[in-house]
Amino acid sequence: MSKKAQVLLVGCGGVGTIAALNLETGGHAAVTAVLRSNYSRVISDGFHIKSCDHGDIPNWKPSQVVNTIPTQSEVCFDYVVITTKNTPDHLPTMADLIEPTIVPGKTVIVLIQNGLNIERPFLEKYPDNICLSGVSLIGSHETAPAVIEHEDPDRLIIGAFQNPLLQKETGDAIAHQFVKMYSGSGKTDCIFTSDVPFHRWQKLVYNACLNPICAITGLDTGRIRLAEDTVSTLLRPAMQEVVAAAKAVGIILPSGIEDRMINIDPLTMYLRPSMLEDVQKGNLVEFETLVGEPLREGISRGVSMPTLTVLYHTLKAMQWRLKEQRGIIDVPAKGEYLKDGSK
Ligand SMILES: NC(=O)C1=CN([C@@H]2O[C@H](COP(=O)(O)OP(=O)(O)OC[C@H]3O[C@@H](n4cnc5c(N)ncnc54)[C@H](OP(=O)(O)O)[C@@H]3O)[C@@H](O)[C@H]2O)C=CC1
Ligand SMILES: CC(C)(CO)C(=O)C(=O)O
Repeated sequence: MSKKAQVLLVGCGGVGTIAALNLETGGHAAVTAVLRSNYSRVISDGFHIKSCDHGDIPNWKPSQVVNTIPTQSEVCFDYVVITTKNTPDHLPTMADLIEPTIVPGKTVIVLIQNGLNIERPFLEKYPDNICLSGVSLIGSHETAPAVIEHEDPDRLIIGAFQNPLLQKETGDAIAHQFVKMYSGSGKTDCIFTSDVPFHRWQKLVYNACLNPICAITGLDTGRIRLAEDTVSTLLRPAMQEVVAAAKAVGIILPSGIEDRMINIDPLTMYLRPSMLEDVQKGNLVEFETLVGEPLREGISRGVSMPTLTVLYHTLKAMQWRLKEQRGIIDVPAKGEYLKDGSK
């Protein structure tokens, strides 16, 4: 890796900014970051990063900061790294947005996002491109525009999503290159996996259950553990349903995984999952990829998933509320006649 790889990174929030920092400080990559709401703040003052891995860094900027996706005739990127929230129920999709920059059969697409089946829209649209999976175990949030508070160390598991048109070895080799590039700074723990589905399902035991329960109740993970019988009546049953769905798909998760995930962070860290942050910021939530997809996988194979079903439909209603708040959907005014003539 002599010449720096050109990386386009879309979504500089909690996860994306630390990913950009790791890639830049590693010395093997030059990052062009596509920003949206924090663009003008970053252009003037840079990011203020408070990181448990990197320390306190005021005024930090990646190599380039832009506010639109560049076209492939402007710059030819080796990698497009996506670290946005994943909300396929809100168009346009990210697979459509990155089209101007993708060179068929060349650009490597890297999804550092939670959830299941997230690669499908990319493999459908770019069948000849390698798509990498990044399962991130970080705790990092944008607490004010361009202020990143990173309190739980960055651990990233990289592998290639299975692409039926490409050899597994080709994807694995590119995944190894990405691990080397991401780990260059020595300040992060980034490892390769040849078993992407296992790691995605294992992380879902946490994300499909704790993220929605915290988002719906407004409680952090420590308070969920303190609150009466919430773990035994809600959290553990939901986790058991995810483990059963994984088994139906052919993935055997380690026994005791539910307890490991419940206790994965110290209780008094009072960790706030990303979905809780989103609801409190009025952002849309990732309910389809975190809850909807594992639910559909399980239900279609005959697994009984009553807890996850209720969580899913509650989140769906919350998403509708969030869309109304953001002006994404129109709601008839009070007393207004509806199209069918009723009020
Ligand atoms: N935060 C965490 O600790 C963890 C998060 N994850 C996962 O990582 C992924 C990223 O999460 P997180 O970092 O928390 O997300 P954030 O909400 O902190 O950041 C997402 C960023 O993407 C930007 N964005 C969204 N759409 C676009 C677009 N079209 N163009 C440019 N920028 C865009 C947002 O901008 P804007 O401000 O304009 O909306 C925001 O800056 C998610 O899948 C999450 O589940 C995984 C592990 C831990
Ligand atoms: C589990 C956790 C908290 C960090 O890895 C996460 O994935 C999230 O906040 O969505």
